Amino acid sequence: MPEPASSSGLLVLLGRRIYGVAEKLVSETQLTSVGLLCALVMLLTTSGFLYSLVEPRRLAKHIVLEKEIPSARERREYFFSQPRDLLIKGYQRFREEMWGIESSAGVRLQLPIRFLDELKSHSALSFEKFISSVGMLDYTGVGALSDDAVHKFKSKFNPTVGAYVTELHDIVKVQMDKLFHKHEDWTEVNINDGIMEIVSILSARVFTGTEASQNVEWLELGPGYVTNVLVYIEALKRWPKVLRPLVMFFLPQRQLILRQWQQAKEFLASTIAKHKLQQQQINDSPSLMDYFINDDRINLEDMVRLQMAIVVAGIHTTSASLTQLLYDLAAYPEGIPELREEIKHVYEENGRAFNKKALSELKKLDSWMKESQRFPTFQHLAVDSLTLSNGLYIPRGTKMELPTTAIQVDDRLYEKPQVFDGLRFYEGRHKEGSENKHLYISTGKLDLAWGYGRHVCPGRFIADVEIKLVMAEFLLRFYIRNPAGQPRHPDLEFESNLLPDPTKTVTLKLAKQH
Ligand code: HEM
Repeated sequence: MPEPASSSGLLVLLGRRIYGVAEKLVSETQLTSVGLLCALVMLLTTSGFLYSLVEPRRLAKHIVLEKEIPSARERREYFFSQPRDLLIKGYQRFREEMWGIESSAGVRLQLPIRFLDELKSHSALSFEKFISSVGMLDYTGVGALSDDAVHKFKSKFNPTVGAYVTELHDIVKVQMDKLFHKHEDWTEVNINDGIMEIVSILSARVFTGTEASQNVEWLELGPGYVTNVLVYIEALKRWPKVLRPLVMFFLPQRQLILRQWQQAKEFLASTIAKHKLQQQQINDSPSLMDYFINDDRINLEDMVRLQMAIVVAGIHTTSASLTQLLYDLAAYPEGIPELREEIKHVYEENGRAFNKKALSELKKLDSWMKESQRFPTFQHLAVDSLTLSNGLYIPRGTKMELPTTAIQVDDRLYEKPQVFDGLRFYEGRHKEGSENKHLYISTGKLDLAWGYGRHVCPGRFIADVEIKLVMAEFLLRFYIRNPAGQPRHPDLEFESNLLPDPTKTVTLKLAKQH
């Protein structure tokens, strides 16, 4: 069956491993004193914590598996370790109704797809606040991009994406030589770090500038910061909100995060100063950051926040999608010759180079990318109360989601949804009137991987370029397949996150030189 790529994925990236580390960290601190526990019990009963557990529960007409698994704790554990199975069970049973999943953060409301249109741009719902709440912005500095930043991203940066193709292709070629050895015979390789490194360099180039993309410390800082933040969040989450401002001082991750934040500030301060000086002479395409450096409303702290938001929103998502696609190709290698043929043809026809138009001609690759990328999206927080068209009142603070993972395998919407079919969307485009439909970057009710409505992912155009360049170069150089006898690598599942397992390997062999 097709394996979904990672979730929109914004924060919980290292799954169980991090959860385990966090558990250890908390248990090693001195916080479990009787005094604190008593305070905790009192505060739980007087704070809004109980409300958040009870209120969404009342709204959900059904709680999935409530009858089958009587213990709420066990239901939460089920969701923690087998979210996809639970989402599919709930969706198949309650498809048209509002239903709930019990999670460590209370009940998460699952929306039927029919509410999508009325909610897609609703002013009472916020994607930014959802991410800020998941990322514990006040403690970690990690949140979403502000509306203003997203506006600049769409209006200034996105129209220039085509101008990066040649430069990014050169980076991919150099990095591919460095990171993936030219094995003459089939050799088992872990591709995760290599893919993450290439994506980090490409992202640093387009979002921060050429110098950043060549600075090893900077390249490690963003992903390192996010990893520490994840552990810090898991540790903080074990305490009720009102105690967290006190508890944080005892958590070892905090010092690390403060130090990394300071390093990021210093690096950006010097980079911004250089960019300002050279602004008249910059020959290559500006980075996203260049559109912000002359804005007086944005200070250095905002710049660090912006860069960290980009790391969270852009690097892990893109590298997870690439890894998932390579895992799919390794599991279904019979599709590779056709893809390689297409890539070679387009490359040769275009004078042995790629540009934006050439990338758009990689139609079979585009279809494989789309088939490989299925994951949950549309997660929003009600920042104000609202009433749905069916009269249901949603109070402020409710987390609402669309069970996309389950929708993507609904056989009323997709033919044989359980079968991985790399050319599914390529074939679909041959139907009359569908020539330009279901592209990798398309958005719509059947194209939910990038979200839907006002907050649909603005990074999809650059992600499309990066993924196509890396895949084209990879497939021109290598044959790939799974180690003998291994099926498609299963994902790591963790609440609503589905991630490629970074411990898995594939086997590679050098293809004939192109
Ligand atoms: C394959 C890679 C990527 C995937 C799968 C992905 C997926 C998503 C999804 C599902 C959303 C939520 C949309 C909604 O709820 O309606 C989103 C939002 C967003 N993404 Fe991406 N994304 C990817 C790459 C990127 C990149 C490279 C960037 C660049 C920084 C980026 C920046 C953003 C931003 C800024 C938002 C929030 C938009 C807003 O608040 O209006 N994404 N992305």
